[in-house]
Amino acid sequence: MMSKRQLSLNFFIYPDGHHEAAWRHKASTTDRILDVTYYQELAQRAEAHKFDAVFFADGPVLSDNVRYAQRFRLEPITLLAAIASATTHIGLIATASTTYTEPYNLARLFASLDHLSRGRAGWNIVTTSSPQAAQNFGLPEHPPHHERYERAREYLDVVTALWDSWEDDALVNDPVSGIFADTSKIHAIDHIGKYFRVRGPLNVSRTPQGRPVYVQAGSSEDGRAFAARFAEAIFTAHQTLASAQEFYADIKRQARAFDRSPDQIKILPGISPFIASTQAEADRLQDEFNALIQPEFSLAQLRQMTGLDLAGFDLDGPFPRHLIDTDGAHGVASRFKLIVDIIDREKPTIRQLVQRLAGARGHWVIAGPPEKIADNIQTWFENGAADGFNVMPPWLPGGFDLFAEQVVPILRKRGLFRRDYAGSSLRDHYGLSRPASLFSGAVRAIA
Ligand SMILES: Cc1cc2nc3c(=O)[nH]c(=O)nc-3n(C[C@H](O)[C@H](O)[C@H](O)COP(=O)(O)O)c2cc1C
Repeated sequence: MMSKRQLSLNFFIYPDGHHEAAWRHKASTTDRILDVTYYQELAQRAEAHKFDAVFFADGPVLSDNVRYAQRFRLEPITLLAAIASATTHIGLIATASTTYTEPYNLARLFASLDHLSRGRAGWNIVTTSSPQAAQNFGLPEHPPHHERYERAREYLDVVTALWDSWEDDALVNDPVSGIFADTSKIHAIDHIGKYFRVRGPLNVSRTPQGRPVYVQAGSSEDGRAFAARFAEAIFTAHQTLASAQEFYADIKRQARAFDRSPDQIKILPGISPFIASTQAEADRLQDEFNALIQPEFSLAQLRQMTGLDLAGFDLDGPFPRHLIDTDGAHGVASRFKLIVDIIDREKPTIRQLVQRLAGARGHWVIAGPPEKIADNIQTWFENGAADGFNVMPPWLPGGFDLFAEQVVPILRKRGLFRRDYAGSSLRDHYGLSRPASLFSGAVRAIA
């Protein structure tokens, strides 16, 4: 009998939680955010509750308002290697930018993580939205949005060929014959393109998953087309069921146009839950965190996401919608559009908008008892809006424990989430097939 369609749940770890003021809260763990055992323990909790993966964002810049908020970024692949040694099943997804890295090195890093974790690596592919990043990589300016995606497409062609450059049976490792590898099954990739020239092959054999799972975060028109062509899981931000349903249907339709099975793409919106035994208690908990918001930080975040500088404006006055330039550089990024939609839909004051964004930078923030959270998750899952969620606890570790101990059992009881792992790789957890090598049966090998 076909097993019932099951949710995928990732634990998206921000050092002390996703609420921008979490570091100021009495439950905060900011004193542990450079301690490897802290992250190993968080991942072990996620594994104990049978989550699909832990997920780490990344950005090659220091937020220019670190004065008011914890915005450390440990390099996620390094961190996941340490987590791999302390876990056996939980998937390990790291964000890395196609704009500010080189394909050969990135292919090595993720191949190593997939080998060392016995097949649990996933790569969240981003093109980087922070313009400041260019200053750290010798570029005169941040490449335009469409150019970032053009580079990203070529980038994916290169790393896919590198991860496939050793056929699965290239490794012989026969001390008797003295043959370590069958070089007729190891292939140069000889890539020469607009952005990259890479000969290859990779200097490590094909990994347990063949390639890391391709996750992607970017929901603009370019981002959607990119996701439909390459992504196996998509992290996305939606405030409403209708917006998530439109995105979900569009991606699955575009995937068919690339002759891909829509079931081989998991769409995972972010959800940031404030959980308590009653609605009043949950609202009070959210207010407690929002009371710690510092406008200087929030307005700097808003400026980064919309290009608007609102210093000097009355926080309790209406948001100056007329100042937003929807055609400018920000106009193409999906997060910008999401914020404009909130403003047009809810007509918030400036203070109300920054409170809306404080929870999780524009992701879905929901407060209520466990049953309400589970009901909403089930509604999105069963009504064409999500295949699962990136769970973004407002604070850690308590925010995760509440979700795992109070919401997951309800989802499990409803038959919506696994009781145990059926396999040990990230592809097993997501129900994704292992890709054959592009070179299987190829004629040319390394000269
Ligand atoms: C849900 C989501 C999460 C993202 N996370 C990151 C991240 O961790 N690091 C980063 O540099 N960019 C991140 N981005 C930005 C995009 O990857 C990318 O940089 C792009 O400019 C924005 O994509 P879009 O315009 O196609 O939506 C994220 C975007 C989305 C939609």
